[in-house]
Amino acid sequence: MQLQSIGIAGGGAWGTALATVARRAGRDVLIWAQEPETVAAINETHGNPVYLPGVALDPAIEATSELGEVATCDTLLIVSPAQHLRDVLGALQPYVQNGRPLVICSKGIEQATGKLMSQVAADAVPGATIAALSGPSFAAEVARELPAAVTLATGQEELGRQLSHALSSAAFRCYWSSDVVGAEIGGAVKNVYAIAAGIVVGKDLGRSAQAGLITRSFAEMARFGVALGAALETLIGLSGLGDLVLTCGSEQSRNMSLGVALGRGATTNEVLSERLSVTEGVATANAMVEIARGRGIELPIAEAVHAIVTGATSVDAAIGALLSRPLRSEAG
Ligand SMILES: NC(=O)C1=CN([C@@H]2O[C@H](COP(=O)(O)OP(=O)(O)OC[C@H]3O[C@@H](n4cnc5c(N)ncnc54)[C@H](O)[C@@H]3O)[C@@H](O)[C@H]2O)C=CC1
Ligand SMILES: O=C(CO)COP(=O)(O)O
Repeated sequence: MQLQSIGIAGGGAWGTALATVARRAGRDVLIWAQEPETVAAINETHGNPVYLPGVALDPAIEATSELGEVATCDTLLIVSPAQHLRDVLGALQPYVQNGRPLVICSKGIEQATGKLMSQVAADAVPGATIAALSGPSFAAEVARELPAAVTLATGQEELGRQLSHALSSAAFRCYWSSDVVGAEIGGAVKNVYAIAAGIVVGKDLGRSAQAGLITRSFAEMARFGVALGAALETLIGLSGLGDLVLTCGSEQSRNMSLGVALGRGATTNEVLSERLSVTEGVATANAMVEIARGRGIELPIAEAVHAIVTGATSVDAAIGALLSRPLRSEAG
């Protein structure tokens, strides 16, 4: 399959960082951005000062305000916030040509439907060839060409291999996988647990508490993911455990930094109203607990995060409730 040109739908931090990735891998790159000023900045000053400040882009990276133009590329990377993915793909759908891979790079679960991004994509672009790119990768680091390794999942193994080669370069390694659901679930739910880890840091509960929280969060990720059809092998890989470790350990994560602020006494609205960038874990916590309750999956940490971010409970009450749960077998 011809994979020379890469169209990127989304001019935020990650879409822009992925443009640098694709360019370094030798691809021709066109970004669609929603804001005319982002398009102008990429084309005229070769930067994205709003979403990815301080990064000089290769002048060969171009941007457009016409969504249909990116659909002429050999492969499309879809990098909108999760809750806007359906609208972006709906607008793109008339232009998508049969067989062109859609690589979903957004991390989240759709709040209104409880669907994973690949399921939303299948609704919005029926018959599309869908892949997911997920894993521990901060846009600002990737754009600076610091090393990162991610999972590229698609049901068609040969396509996974080709896409991985088309996007990889010295500092960006794509490992292919056939488990799209697993790759997506890890990337979506780690955002919820990063908020929890941030709360632990914001409340100064200590490193032991942080390590315990991350480990029990992984147990929840595995329980939830396997129930939804993910392979455990995927969840212990880059897109699951890998991204959990990254975002639960660095305040560079928007989700973790929200948690830190909550732990220090701020409200969700106070934090989010100050931000242009997306904090996916808030909506995904809601979707996750709805799914879990419907299926009888026990997720005490995700439930606590959801209750805190919606203001249904206080941080102290949620921590107290988690610490007073009955003791149980670790394997259970
Ligand atoms: N920033 C990062 O390091 C990484 C982000 N991601 C994922 O990529 C996705 C996009 O995140 P970022 O690029 O960081 O976004 P961002 O926070 O840098 O920028 C927000 C983006 O949302 C767009 N937007 C706002 N309202 C919109 C609407 N109504 N319809 C369509 N687009 C709208 C803006 O144009 C902008 O591109 C998220 O799902 C995120 O979890 C994944 C890996 C790394
Ligand atoms: O997904 C990410 C890194 O892999 C980015 O995390 P945040 O959205 O929490 O900043």
